[in-house]
Amino acid sequence: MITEWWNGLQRLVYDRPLKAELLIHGRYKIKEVLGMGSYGITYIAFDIKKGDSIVLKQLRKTKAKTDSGIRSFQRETQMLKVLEQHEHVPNLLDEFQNEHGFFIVMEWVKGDTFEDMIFRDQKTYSEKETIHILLELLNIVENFHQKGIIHRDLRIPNIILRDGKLHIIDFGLACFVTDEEFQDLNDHPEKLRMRAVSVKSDLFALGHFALFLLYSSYEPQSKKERSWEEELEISPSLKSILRKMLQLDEPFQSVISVKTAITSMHVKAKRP
Ligand SMILES: Nc1ncnc2c1ncn2[C@@H]1O[C@H](COP(=O)(O)OP(=O)(O)OP(=O)(O)O)[C@@H](O)[C@H]1O
Repeated sequence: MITEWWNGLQRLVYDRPLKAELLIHGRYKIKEVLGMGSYGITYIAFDIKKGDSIVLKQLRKTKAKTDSGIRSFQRETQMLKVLEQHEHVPNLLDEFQNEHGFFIVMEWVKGDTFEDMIFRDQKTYSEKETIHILLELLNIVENFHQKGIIHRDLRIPNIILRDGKLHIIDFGLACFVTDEEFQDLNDHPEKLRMRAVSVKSDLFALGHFALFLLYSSYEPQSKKERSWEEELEISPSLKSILRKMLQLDEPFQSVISVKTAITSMHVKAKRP
């Protein structure tokens, strides 16, 4: 309890965001705070050398003192380097360290996250639209997996739509499928499903992502809470695919097997 209080106080004192208009590294002028995550503070800044707006991510000072904090930042940088020039991932533009700590500079994907679209804009998605988006995401994630990368944080705030094209951000928890040290078998089973160093974690997360989309058009008929399978009016074949993605039934072992299941579902739907 005292430790929590002390950590909270430390964050308040040391993790205050940098002020707007401050020039960092001789070229990045802070414009506004985009978000304050568990490890970093993210800003929109203006690169006066290139004349372009960029995203600047600063490792929280309290996290810069911890191995896990530094590792998360290094991991994000490393993954962005491996995925350099990927059309669905922001480009890493710079990395540096100064009196304010560790920074990475990346392309600003100026679009809307699915969290914005569902909760702020109240956008709704049908089953057909959900499947279409899911398939596009599966193609992107399949490419990460081919490079040996597991994202481990494919949530609605980390998927951005810009000019009709999907982008995936936040590689702070990503790791290589061979990185056994990231596997904490003592984690709670629920956390393990999302964070295990396995392609199944990304499929689990995408299953959840699909549920968010499907729930956007759900209107409760009664106050009684039921399971998603009872509440959502979706086809039995999509239900069965989601059950496998969510590891409620024998899980899919690869993106390709999910894609095959979805494609055969379309074929079935087309038959009279
Ligand atoms: N390259 C980017 N382009 C556009 N927006 C971005 C980019 N990177 C991050 N953001 C946005 O900045 C905000 C902060 O993101 P960030 O990933 O740093 O932390 P978080 O998601 O708030 O927290 P956590 O790291 O704990 O998940 C989010 O709203 C995210 O959508």
